[in-house]
Amino acid sequence: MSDTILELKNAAIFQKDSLVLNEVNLEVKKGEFVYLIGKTGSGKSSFMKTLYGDLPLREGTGSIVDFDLTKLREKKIPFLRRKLGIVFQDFKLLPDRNINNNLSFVLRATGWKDAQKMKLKIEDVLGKVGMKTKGFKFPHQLSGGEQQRVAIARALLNDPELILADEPTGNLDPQTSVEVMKVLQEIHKSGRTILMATHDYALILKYPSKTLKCDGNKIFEVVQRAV
Ligand SMILES: Nc1ncnc2c1ncn2[C@@H]1O[C@H](COP(=O)(O)OP(=O)(O)OP(=O)(O)O)[C@@H](O)[C@H]1O
Repeated sequence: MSDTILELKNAAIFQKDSLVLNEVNLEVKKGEFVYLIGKTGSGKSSFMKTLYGDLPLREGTGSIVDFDLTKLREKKIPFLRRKLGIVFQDFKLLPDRNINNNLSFVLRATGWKDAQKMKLKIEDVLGKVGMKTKGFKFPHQLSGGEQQRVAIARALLNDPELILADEPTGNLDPQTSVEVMKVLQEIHKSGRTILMATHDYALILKYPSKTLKCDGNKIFEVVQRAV
């Protein structure tokens, strides 16, 4: 089995008729932690959206967790998303139910039926993000950092092959950002592959890793200088 999780060749990404990124060639291998950086409007979110099937790939080729992005039909998108863990800047927890029920909602929606297995899985993922005792709380009873940890737990529910995190620390203060980043680092150390879009250069310096940059309609790898 190939250890390539994501590969794009000569891909172009559009928002409506405007070209956002062109000649995108990149590969992410199993077990890597990759940052995606770039100024506001440079195309990070458009790139992420293409990867989880929210924007069609109209030019070039692309494969992600064994799905062909050029042939991705609407009805296949839920199956792609089950193999991805997606984390957003604004957490996207359901406000009308507690954390346990936020997580069981996702499990049921993705085909889980056995109540005991669901309970164990929820305990497992909440444990991984240090939130095991908070399952009874509602989202509004948690801090931003805690909500993001729950969102990361939710992303882990179906053992994703790749975690896509789009500015996961964008709404958090610097100290909370480091705490959330530590959780992502732990998850990475346990063998997961992570692609994280970020503006937060302080985090990149603290946790250096392979870095791709969006600039001038291109994506290229940048070499980090030691500080
Ligand atoms: N829904 C949309 N319709 C049309 N154009 C869009 C849409 N979303 C984004 N764009 C345009 O696509 C370009 C890239 O935007 P994108 O959101 O991907 O950038 P970004 O790097 O993620 O920015 P930020 O860091 O602010 O989130 C911008 O010029 C933006 O105006």
